[in-house]
Amino acid sequence: MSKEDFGGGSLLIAWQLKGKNVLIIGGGEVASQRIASILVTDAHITVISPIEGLNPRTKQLIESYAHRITHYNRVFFGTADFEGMDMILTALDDVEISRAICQMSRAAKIPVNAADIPDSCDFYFGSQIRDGPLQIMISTNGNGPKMANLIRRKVEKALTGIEGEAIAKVGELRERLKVRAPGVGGAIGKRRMKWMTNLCNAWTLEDLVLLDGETMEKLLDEGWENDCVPSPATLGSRQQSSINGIFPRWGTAYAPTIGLVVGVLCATLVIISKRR
Ligand SMILES: C[C@@]1(CC(=O)O)c2cc3[nH]c(cc4nc(cc5[nH]c(cc(n2)[C@H]1CCC(=O)O)[C@@](C)(CC(=O)O)[C@@H]5CCC(=O)O)C(CC(=O)O)=C4CCC(=O)O)c(CCC(=O)O)c3CC(=O)O
Ligand SMILES: NC(=O)C1=CN([C@@H]2O[C@H](COP(=O)(O)OP(=O)(O)OC[C@H]3O[C@@H](n4cnc5c(N)ncnc54)[C@H](O)[C@@H]3O)[C@@H](O)[C@H]2O)C=CC1
Repeated sequence: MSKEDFGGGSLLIAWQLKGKNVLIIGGGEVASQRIASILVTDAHITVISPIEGLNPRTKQLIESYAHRITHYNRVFFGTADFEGMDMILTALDDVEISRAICQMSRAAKIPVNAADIPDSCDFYFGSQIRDGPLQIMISTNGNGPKMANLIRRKVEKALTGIEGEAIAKVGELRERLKVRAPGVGGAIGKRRMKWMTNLCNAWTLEDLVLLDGETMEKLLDEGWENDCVPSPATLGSRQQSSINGIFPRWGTAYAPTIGLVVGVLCATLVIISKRR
């Protein structure tokens, strides 16, 4: 990044909303997308909208997640509705009410997003790719939402589909490592970070996906304790790096199918040669 690149952007962060309260004012199509995005975070959702204004997906989400979504069948009353809220989203077909809500939210110091007024938003939503713990957001910073949607499709095609699973395994391994070598910061923190970095550099996604609890402990015994990163092949039967070497991207997914096809071909050749 050159010096001239600073400025004109927005902060991309993974906002932790678990246990927080999010108010959504409006219950139409955009609100249904907001509800889905917020449900992922384990926040509690309050939706304010007259029932006749709810679109079918919003209705279905409110019914299916009744324990996590409180719906008030009425219009927005005013700042009394902000009580206890940590975030406010408007998805209204009335820009004047939306603008007024933004002003009230700002006065109450609660972050606000208005679907119809980019200039009044404290933050924007983006096009999302989710695969377990992997979260990718594409943002055009308000310039072209449809372009964000199109670029998301391109990025989706570039992924193998096993990144999320591999990251989840790395997460589990990091937890086990912290149990074995506890402590925050200092020399232990440095050593943990170096070891994890070396492991992630050396192992493929396919290698990581194959890790189970037992192999993780073995990896820590042989790797962490001896300050080295063993190759997957040395760690036991589930780590079949030879398959991954031949089919690095689809080894785990297609290896059984490829084995079956090769087997059937061989059997056919044997039958044909016997008939002759
Ligand atoms: C500023 C922002 C505020 C915010 O919503 O946070 C905003 C604002 C507005 N969007 C409008 C229109 C459309 N929005 C979409 C779609 C999405 N919009 C999303 C985000 C954002 N939209 C934020 C900026 C994000 C960024 O810049 O990257 C996405 C990425 C995420 C999401 O909404 O969750 C989601 C795609 C998700 C996906 O597919 O993955 C489509 C396409 C479609 O529906 O298929 C259209 C029609 C085509 C078009 O206009 O491009 C209008 C009306 C404009 C008008 O009246 O002319 C406004 C208001 C305005 O711009 O004035
Ligand atoms: N940011 C984005 O990605 C997009 C934004 N938009 C904009 O978002 C806005 C909402 O779009 P849609 O959801 O499609 O509209 P919609 O017409 O489907 O929904 C509007 C909702 O607002 C509710 N409502 C109206 N007045 C209310 C009040 N005083 N209190 C509580 N609820 C009230 C209605 O009951 C209804 O549920 C529009 O202004 C549109 O231009 C549209 C597409 C994408």
